[in-house]
Amino acid sequence: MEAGILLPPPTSSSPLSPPTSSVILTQDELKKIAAYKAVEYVESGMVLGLGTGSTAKHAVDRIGELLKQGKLQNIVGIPTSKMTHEQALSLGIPLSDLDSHPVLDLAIDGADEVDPHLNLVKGRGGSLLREKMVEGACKKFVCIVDESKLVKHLGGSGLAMPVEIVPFCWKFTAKKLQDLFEYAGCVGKLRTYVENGKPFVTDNGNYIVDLYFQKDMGDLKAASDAILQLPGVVEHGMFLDMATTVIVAGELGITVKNK
Ligand SMILES: O=C(CO)[C@H](O)[C@H](O)COP(=O)(O)O
Repeated sequence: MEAGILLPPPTSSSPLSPPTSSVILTQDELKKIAAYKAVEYVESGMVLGLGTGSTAKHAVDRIGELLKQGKLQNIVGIPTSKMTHEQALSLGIPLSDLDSHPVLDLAIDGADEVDPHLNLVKGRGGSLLREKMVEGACKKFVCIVDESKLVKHLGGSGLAMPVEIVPFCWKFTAKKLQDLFEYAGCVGKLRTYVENGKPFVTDNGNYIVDLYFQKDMGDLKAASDAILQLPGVVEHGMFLDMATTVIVAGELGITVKNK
């Protein structure tokens, strides 16, 4: 089900006030519009999954703001990364974890790719494991993106599909991953820090191999199963059938896609 809503651009006074002239919105403004729309789904008393990344950051900021204004009360946040944990703490959002709250009402998070069936690629920010754990425990998962994230099929952006692996013999695991998708022209690269070329280390102490596809990987469930069967793999960034709603902000408006 899909609903199109006319999109007013954000201003400093109101993120959703009407346009005064034709304005080209930046990608970050679109992310903020999607994030603010998603926060409309939040109700007092909810246990919330707090996503990671530049889009989710806007949502967490907004939740903090509404709490401060007293417009939301008794929220408990479960962060999906150390970075979001820090952000939420600084905003005074009460925090907990999956051990204490194994069932969440709602999660709001960004994505790197969204396909027409609302399957996602996530984890270019490196937090895919915690995101998958938290969002998998939610009754509703609202994904927020700008329109640049829409793809015909996962991997179709030509950008990274991340896989979290253990550091032990990472080259062995990276080669196995690449070989799995030889038919799709897959190249696997260890993610490194730009500053020093050292391996990027996740919040869980693991490495990430980014897979780049030249062709459609085909059956996503089969691809997911094959990746997860490899020893050394912890989790991958395909979120299949997990998002219940995707909010897409584009130049022409907000589109809300529901499962
Ligand atoms: O999965 C993620 C982090 O692991 C992010 O949600 C994803 O990378 C999108 O990021 P951004 O909102 O900055 O574009």
